[in-house]
Amino acid sequence: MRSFRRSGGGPVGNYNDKVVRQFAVMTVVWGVVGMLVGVLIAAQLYFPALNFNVPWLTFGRLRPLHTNAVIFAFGGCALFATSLYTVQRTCHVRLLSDKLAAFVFWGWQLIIVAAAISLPLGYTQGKEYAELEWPIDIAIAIVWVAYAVLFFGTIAKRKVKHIYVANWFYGAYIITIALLHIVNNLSIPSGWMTSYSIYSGSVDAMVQWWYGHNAVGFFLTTAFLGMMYYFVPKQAGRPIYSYRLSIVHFWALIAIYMWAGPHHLMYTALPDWAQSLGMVFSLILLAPSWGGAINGILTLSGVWHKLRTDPILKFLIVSLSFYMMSTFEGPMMSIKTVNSLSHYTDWTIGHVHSGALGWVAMISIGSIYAMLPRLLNQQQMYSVKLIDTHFWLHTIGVVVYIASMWIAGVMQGLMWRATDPDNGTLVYSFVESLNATKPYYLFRLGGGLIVLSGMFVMAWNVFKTFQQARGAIVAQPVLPADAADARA
Ligand code: HEM
Ligand code: HEM
Ligand SMILES: [Cu+2]
Repeated sequence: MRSFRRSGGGPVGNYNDKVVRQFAVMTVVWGVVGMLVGVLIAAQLYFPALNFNVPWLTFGRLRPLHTNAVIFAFGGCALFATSLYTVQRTCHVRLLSDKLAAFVFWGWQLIIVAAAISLPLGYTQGKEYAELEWPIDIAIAIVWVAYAVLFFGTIAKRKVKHIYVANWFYGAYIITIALLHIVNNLSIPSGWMTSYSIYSGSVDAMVQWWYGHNAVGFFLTTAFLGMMYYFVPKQAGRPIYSYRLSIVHFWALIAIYMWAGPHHLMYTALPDWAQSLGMVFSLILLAPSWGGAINGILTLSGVWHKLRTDPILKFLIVSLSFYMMSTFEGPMMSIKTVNSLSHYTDWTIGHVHSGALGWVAMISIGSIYAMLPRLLNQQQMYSVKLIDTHFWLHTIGVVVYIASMWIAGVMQGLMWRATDPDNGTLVYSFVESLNATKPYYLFRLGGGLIVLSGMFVMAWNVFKTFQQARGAIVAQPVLPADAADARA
């Protein structure tokens, strides 16, 4: 598979793997940092004294630091790394421009650092997942446009007619994130790090959750499906189960995702028809979500036995089962009567992390393990056994995390709505529900610690692989685009 065949005209230069390696390393670094902050805020919910009475260590400031770090730094770097790897391999060309690639890398790291400083200092627009203030938002828009030029410019100069489906998913994500980011962040500056949104009231809420939901839909889902469409077939050594299904999956998913945002605003001042629309589209969303996941899983038809021996494949396939779980749960939570129980509770947090830690983190980790040896001219990672150890630590940690949040969430919802049958008064005070929740926060902290320990195992394995590859890294020649490679 990795042989450098020179038929069909010989090699045309090398791939730009430097930027891919840089983003791959930073994926691991930000993964450790972001999850460390996650563990810290999980600990604070159990031991509030852990904020040490320092304003910038308080839960309210570290929570957005956690979400920004894991989504945009960890997840973002994984997406930059894999998309820039995939687009070169499937288009059989080097990236459009090395300078632009370096600009995207350093620009994104700078933005992450700006976020890591400004969020603990308390600068925020108060919009979830869009907390960063306007100067940083402008920087994000600039780097994002550079990324779009780099990605689509590379596609434009491709050596094959066909555009492999993974690139469709990455492409849709790049376009929609630009749109979402710019529209949701339109604001009037009132100082260097302060501003007012141009929207107000329920319009502001709707724009925010159109953004928030589609950040999940396109950043945390569509883009990672691009990863799935390249790395699952590659690691399984099989073509994608159904190419036709992948096209149907693509159009259905992006057409439906856009309309489901109102499920974040059930029973609010948002017009009732909009809430119902969000619910209906969320229910329909189950079909393309599962269709895509099944397309990935069935790619293993005939090679199921590889799951026994290949821990990378385990990461990829188990991530898809978490994806199916969270995309079943999401539509259920969008049903108004179910949402009236789940909203405001830790059930939502459980749902989030079955998607984020189960799906997003596992597919990223698996893809990085699959890609890194190829970037370093190695047969495999330093230790395949440690990948397996990581797999079990991560899986067990995630299950402990989400199971404790599900139990806590349903319990909270039931306690809050329990009324005395005789006089209609509430049975429990809010504090009673908090006391009942505490043990589950300890379990969640335990699960988080197990996941984090897995990330340290990964960091060690990556470090050793780099050490082992010292001097062996050579630029890989662009493979010629013949019919067999066109679908690689
Ligand atoms: C060691 C792993 C992790 C731990 C211990 C952890 C812990 C936490 C905690 C304690 C919260 C706040 C919950 C609350 O306010 O009640 C949270 C929120 C969140 N985390 Fe994590 N997290 C981890 C990994 C991740 C990863 C990898 C992602 C994404 C890829 C992620 C995405 C989020 C999001 C989106 C929220 C906000 C949820 C909401 O507002 O509903 N987390 N996390
Ligand atoms: C068919 C797919 C999905 C549907 C219909 C869906 C639906 C929902 C619903 C109804 C909520 C709760 C809203 C509330 O009560 O506040 C929610 C929250 C959330 N979901 Fe999903 N979900 C889906 C898939 C996913 C996936 C795959 C992920 C992660 C990769 C994810 C991440 C989140 C996050 C981060 C939140 C919390 C938003 C907040 O901060 O309040 N969802 N989702
Ligand atoms: Cu949503």
